[in-house]
Amino acid sequence: MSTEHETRTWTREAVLDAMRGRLTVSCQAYPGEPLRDPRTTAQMARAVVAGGAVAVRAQGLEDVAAVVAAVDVPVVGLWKDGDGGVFITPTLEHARAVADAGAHVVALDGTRRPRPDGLTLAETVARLRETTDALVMADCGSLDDALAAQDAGVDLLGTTLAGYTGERPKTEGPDLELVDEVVAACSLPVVVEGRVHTPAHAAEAMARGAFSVCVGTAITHPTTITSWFVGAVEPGHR
Ligand SMILES: CC(=O)N[C@H](C=O)[C@@H](O)[C@H](O)[C@H](O)COP(=O)(O)O
Repeated sequence: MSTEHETRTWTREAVLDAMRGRLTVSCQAYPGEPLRDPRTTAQMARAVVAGGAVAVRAQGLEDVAAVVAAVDVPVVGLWKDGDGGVFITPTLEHARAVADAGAHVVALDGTRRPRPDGLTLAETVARLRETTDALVMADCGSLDDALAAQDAGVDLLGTTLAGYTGERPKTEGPDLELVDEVVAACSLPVVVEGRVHTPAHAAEAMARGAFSVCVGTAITHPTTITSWFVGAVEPGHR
């Protein structure tokens, strides 16, 4: 895809300034899905930026590069490998590749679980910083994850994995109890992400001290949104 804007250099401070107090949107389609195409992801990114998103989160190296080329906002990149255990940018190699694809923020697994390459999160962050200025966002599943990730030297904490690691219940909306705990105990910016399904959820997250709110499914995953409506129209539908 051709670059449709002047490629801008985002300093770390400019990325944080852009995200502070505003909406990030995650544009992801999953393997085998009809919208799974980097060009489609880039178009989706342009659509959400037109609606006011100030940062875009994207998954996969091709999608990250396509989104960086398509929009003039910071891109939070990740590389999902597998779907169980540590799968969000699980190793240093994955993280370096995401940064090389142009991500301004590298989102990675920020849990305390062993990483497939045997590095600690602190080692991963330190070695990543040797080759990139990209910010590092730790996708956490609990308060203990967030505290450990903060000690490991990341720049941003995300509640992304709350409800997906066994440490927290999978709440109907965002895990606001965890948001309260992390905001109270940590000094780093907290991105509230995961099951933010309504504008009211997003407002509540901001009221509780979120640095930014990241919405994925409710804005960019029409298959799931459709299923919500199908469930309402046909209550017995499975
Ligand atoms: C747990 C996991 O794999 N989360 C992923 C992380 O990138 C995505 O599948 C989510 O869509 C994203 O976090 C946004 O959350 P929601 O789609 O709930 O608004």
